[in-house]
Amino acid sequence: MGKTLFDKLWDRHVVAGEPGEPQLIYVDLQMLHEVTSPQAFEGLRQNHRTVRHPEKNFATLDHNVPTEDIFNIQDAISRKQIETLEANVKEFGIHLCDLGDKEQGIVHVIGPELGLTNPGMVIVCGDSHTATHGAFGAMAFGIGTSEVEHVLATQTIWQTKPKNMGVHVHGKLPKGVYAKDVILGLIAREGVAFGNGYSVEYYGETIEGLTMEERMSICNMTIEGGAKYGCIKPDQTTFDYIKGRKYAPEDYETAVADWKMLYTDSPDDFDKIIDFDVSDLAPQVSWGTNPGMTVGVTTPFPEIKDEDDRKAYDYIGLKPGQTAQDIPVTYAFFGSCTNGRLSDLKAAAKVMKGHHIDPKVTAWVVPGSRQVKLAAEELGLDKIFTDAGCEWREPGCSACLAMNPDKIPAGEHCASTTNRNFEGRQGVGARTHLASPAMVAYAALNGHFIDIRKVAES
Ligand SMILES: CC(C)[C@H](C(=O)O)[C@@H](O)C(=O)O
Ligand code: SF4
Repeated sequence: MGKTLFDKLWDRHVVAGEPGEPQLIYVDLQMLHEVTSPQAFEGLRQNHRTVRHPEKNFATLDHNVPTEDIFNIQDAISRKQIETLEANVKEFGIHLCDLGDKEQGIVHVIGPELGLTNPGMVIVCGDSHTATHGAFGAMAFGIGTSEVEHVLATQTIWQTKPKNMGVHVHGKLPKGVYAKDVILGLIAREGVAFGNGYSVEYYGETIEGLTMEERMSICNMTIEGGAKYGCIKPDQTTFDYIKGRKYAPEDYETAVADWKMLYTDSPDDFDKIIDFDVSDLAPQVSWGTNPGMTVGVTTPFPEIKDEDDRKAYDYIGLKPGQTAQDIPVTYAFFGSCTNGRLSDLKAAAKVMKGHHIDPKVTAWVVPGSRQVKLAAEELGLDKIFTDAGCEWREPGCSACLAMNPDKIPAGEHCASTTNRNFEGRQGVGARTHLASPAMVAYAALNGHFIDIRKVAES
């Protein structure tokens, strides 16, 4: 019996404990943000403990950051969380990408962007979308605040090893269909719990042909399918992405030689395999209140099967039999750790160029990090967006979860490049429809979703 990529990552990091029981795992990098760290630092103080390896912890501000004027934090709770992290990192000697810093941004955007995220690492963060970093062949997972404290104090964490699942993704992506549609389509078909108890590895020709940013979008949403670990085998695309980044390993060649050992020996080593052919996949749009409530853009919304469906339809104000083209879109949101990277903004800008959004639509473009923002401005994307009638904002999580002032009003339908469409996620009563950046861009122009396979160039 060989080993999967995940087995190899696990075995490299076990410090103590027996197989089959919780084992103590060494953590190479902990990322921190202002929402899930305050009690962890407070716990350290109360127990008179220090941070074991401050240099293996890296903090940023993202969830609460205002995107119009980032220094003008109106909300008292937001301000408290931000100031608390600023004080904590000072006290414990941890690096922080502070408001306005050129490296500040969403935690899962800046890790890869700065070269902190490398293959072979164990990366944790008090945030459920940490599997994003698994796109590099890392074991990356979200943890709770008490675990954040444990990692700060010991640089280790207790974990029970999950089973291994392989998701074999093959076929050529049709025109107008993107990585976001792959993960939405997979969750729509398999449900929001298919990954419970598993670590998921995405593999196959489709995955191999994706850029790192596309791979990140897929791993990012693994948690929406019930698994907290998602990963992809590192390859030349991965190595090229990391090269030259600020925190990339100094001895890059030695690192690459080691990273090349990180692969699944044989698909037979997975406990379970899911086959996903994308050659007929349609652009996806969520109609309901969890990411599994998603259909192809021309597919009628499903009949009501249970109480969950009934509640979802009540909340979202739509009916079975309608399609995404019937959704009256009045807000569009471009951003988040799923689709707030440069390639995502490029895809949206390509659609917007020379056009104007529907007069009923308010559109916010929120880059995932300041580096993304600056790179986009260098390409003139900001101008394309503002000429099209969108608002160009400061980097942060923003309307992905509406902890800052960017909230969608009750009853309004928002076409969104984010990852969660839960009740109230983008504001009390707000109705979220998840889709790819190109789909959201066309929805903003038209005031409803359209079948972009008919108009997209690639
Ligand atoms: C605030 C944070 C704990 C949360 C998460 O864990 O994912 C947030 O990032 C989200 O996307 O809902
Ligand atoms: S962008 Fe959204 S999903 Fe990502 S960390 Fe922020 S709130 Fe969570």
